[in-house]
Formats: sequence, C-alpha cells, structure tokens
Amino acid sequence: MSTLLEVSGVSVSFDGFKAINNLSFQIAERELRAVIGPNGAGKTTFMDIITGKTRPDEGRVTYGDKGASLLSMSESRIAQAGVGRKFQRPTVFEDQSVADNLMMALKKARGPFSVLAFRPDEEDHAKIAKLAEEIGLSGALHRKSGELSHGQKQWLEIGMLLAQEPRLLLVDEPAAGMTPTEREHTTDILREAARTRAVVVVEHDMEFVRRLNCKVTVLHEGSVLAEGSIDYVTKNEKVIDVYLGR
Ligand SMILES: Nc1ncnc2c1ncn2[C@@H]1O[C@H](COP(=O)(O)OP(=O)(O)OP(=O)(O)O)[C@@H](O)[C@H]1O
Repeated sequence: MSTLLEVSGVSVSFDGFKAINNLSFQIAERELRAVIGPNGAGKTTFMDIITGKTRPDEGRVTYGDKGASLLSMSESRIAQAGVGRKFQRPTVFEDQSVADNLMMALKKARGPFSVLAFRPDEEDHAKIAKLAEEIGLSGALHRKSGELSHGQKQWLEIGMLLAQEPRLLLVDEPAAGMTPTEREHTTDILREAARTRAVVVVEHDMEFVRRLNCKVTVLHEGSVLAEGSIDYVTKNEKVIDVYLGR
C-alpha cells in the first residue's frame, strides 16, 4: 500500500520544552493505526501538527499522492484535502435528529459555496441511511441527538466525519466514557472505516487497542519509542519501563 502521510524529523518546542522531538511517522492508505503513550507523551501535539493547528519548528509533513507539504497549508485547507479529526468530546447538534446531523455533515462536505443551494435528493437520503447503518444508529435516525448515550453521540460524530469522506481520519480517545459494549462496537466501526481510508486512533485503553488489531505506535517524550503489534509493544522492555515509570 502506498504511503498517505509521512512525518519526518518533526520537532516542536513550547517555551523551550520539546513536546515533539525529531518524530518520524508514516501511515499508508487504508491503514488502521493506534497511537498510545503515557500522559504528556505528545499525542495531542502530534495530531495538532497533522491538522495544521500547531506548526513544527523543524521537519517535514507530506500527504497524498503528490506528497504535498501540509506545513504550507491552512487548517481549513488540510481539512479540505481530506484530513478529518474527531476530538474526545462529541460535538453534535443536540437539538437536531441523528438524520439531520448526518445531513448537515453531508452538506458541509459539498463545500462552502453549496451550503445555501443544498437540497438533499434521494441519493443523499440513501447515503444518510447507509452511514447510520455503518455507525449502528439506523434505529435512532429520527431521535434527537441530545437523547443519545455518550457512546452513541461519539458514533454519530464519527458518522458525520465519514459523511465528509476523509482520506485520513484522526480519532482522539474514543473509548473514554464508553461502556464495554459501546467500546466493542466502536472498534468495529473504526475497523470498518479503515477499509476505505486511513485511520489513526489515539487511545489509552489497551483492551480497546488490542481489539483494533492493528500496528501500534508508542510515543514517549515526543518521539516514537516502539512500533509493532500490540503483543510486540507490550512486551517491549523500553515500553514496559516507561509505563511502570522506571
Ligand atoms: N500549548 C502548550 N504550551 C506549553 N506546553 C504544552 C502545550 N501543549 C502541550 N504542551 C506540553 O507538551 C507535552 C506534550 O503534550 P500533549 O498534550 O501533546 O501530550 P499527550 O500525550 O496528548 O498527553 P495526554 O495523554 O495527557 O493528553 C506535555 O508536557 C504538555 O504539557
């Protein structure tokens, strides 16, 4: 599979403190990847760099078939180029139905100039129904989003991002606050999503990461400490030392 995103030798300092230190990372098209690491390892800053929220002091970040530099693009341009991000707290329109939230996301995906002219047709409604099925909310299409459980709201937000057809989806700690059953369903959604796009999941919950069944990148002090299967990284001496605080 060809490389979709390549981060090379990236560093970022905040007030002289190196939050990201010569970090290199690659993800291929349609790859599912988990990123783990202790508090302060640099996971959020890493995602902020990819989405253009934080600019590195040095290094390169290239994306897509032509290896375009994300560092010269604005945050909105990066989003338009197909990089979607789901933050930890779901941000759905609580007074709108599940279907309306998904339709709004579809509208947004058509670009800023089509918003006023957007009239959903049959195909759009079919798309919404398919998305709802993908996120396990077919039975809740006409419920107000505010009435959904925390997990269901997370799924809805993932669905809203999928409506925009990202090529790279970044997901921040999806398991937080979910019941075990909701977590299981979330891993299914993410694994399914990665059949048609690359997905990077930042997560603390190791059981969740194990269920994702994908390559794992361990960050520590702003660099990659280890990379491999969950069994490989959890048996890695350096990783064990870091997690045990040795
Ligand atoms: N804007 C900022 N100003 C100063 N220091 C910052 C800033 N953003 C992050 N840091 C520091 O950079 C380091 C990495 O932070 P980051 O939030 O990326 O880690 P993290 O792995 O996401 O942690 P957590 O798991 O706790 O969310 C931390 O030491 C943090 O205090």
